[in-house]
Amino acid sequence: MDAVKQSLLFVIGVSVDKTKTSIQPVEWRDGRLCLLDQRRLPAETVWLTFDDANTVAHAIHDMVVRGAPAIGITAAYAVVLAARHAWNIAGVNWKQAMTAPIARLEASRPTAVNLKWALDKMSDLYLALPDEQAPEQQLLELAVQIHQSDIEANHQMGRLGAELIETGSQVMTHCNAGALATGGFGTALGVIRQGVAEGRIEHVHVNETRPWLQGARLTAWELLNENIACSLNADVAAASLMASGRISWIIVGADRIAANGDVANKIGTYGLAILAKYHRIGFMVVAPTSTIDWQLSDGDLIPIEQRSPAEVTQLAEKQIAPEGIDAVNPAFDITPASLIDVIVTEAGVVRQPTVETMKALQNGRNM
Ligand SMILES: CSC[C@H]1O[C@H](OP(=O)(O)O)[C@H](O)[C@@H]1O
Repeated sequence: MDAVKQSLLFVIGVSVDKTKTSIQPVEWRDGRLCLLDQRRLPAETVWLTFDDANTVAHAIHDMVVRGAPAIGITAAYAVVLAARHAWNIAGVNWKQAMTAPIARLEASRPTAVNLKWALDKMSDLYLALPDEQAPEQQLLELAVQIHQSDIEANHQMGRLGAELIETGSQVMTHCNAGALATGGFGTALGVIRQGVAEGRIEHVHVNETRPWLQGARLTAWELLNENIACSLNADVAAASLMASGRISWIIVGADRIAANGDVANKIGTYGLAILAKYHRIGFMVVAPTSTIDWQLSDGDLIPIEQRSPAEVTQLAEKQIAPEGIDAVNPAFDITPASLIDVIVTEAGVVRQPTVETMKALQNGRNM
């Protein structure tokens, strides 16, 4: 069945192909948005249901759902909820009621550009729709298409990235760039899933990724659920693991990539890239082209989210540092393109990213 027909079936059925991916953290069920509450994993699997865009904005900020593509997909479905509400309260004047919820969604987290990318696509569509027609179905079709395209991009990146990994490799990953951070299958974990399936990867080293512990709580959960050989390590153990000579690649996701190839990703990524360069270990960034911000010339311009100090001074909501201590909690850092060996996208692989090699990717995609 060709992709177009397949995608139409998804749109009519308002569902996403579950046969091609693993867990999906975002689902549209019976006209409502359902989010797997990632704050409660791995101990509890709890789904929250939403029918209001403003509440979804709070859920994104509170990291019920997180990961650049996943929050973009979530925001796209939230625009559908906003349009339904706007039509119900304002009828033919519904567009006037769309600006505020979309602004709240965009402000929910500042670093991942996929959020703005998805909202801009949804806004372009809603602004073009007729005032006198209920907008929900057409907006839902686009949200489902954004979701399905992300999953397909992840499978393509999995194939392209896995090809670069020699048989029998051990790799390290940071944070969670898995099915839980995307529409499904994952970006960095998509390459790892494909690499394991092809017998190229024999072991995955999972950095715990303080303070929010996406590695310990989410990546470890995803890999164990699929019987992928892995081990968890404290972030501070990464350097000596690299020094052991066992690791061939560091494979991570991204939240925003500047036009010169600089990468914003989870805090700690920059240090891993320096260590990888020192130990002559490959450094791979895996991200869909929706993560590339062609409007930003370099990484210094990427806004870095500062989260609550309590995420550092507490663990599982238990105070671990002295009361009154201040804490800094940048959620991301910037890895210069010079420290990155490859950026894998669904449009192709950029080796030794620079303004020029990134431009070649852009031209090849006519973005
Ligand atoms: C596939 S994007 C995943 C990306 O997002 C994560 O950040 P957060 O958990 O705060 O949303 C992390 O930077 C991952 O690499």
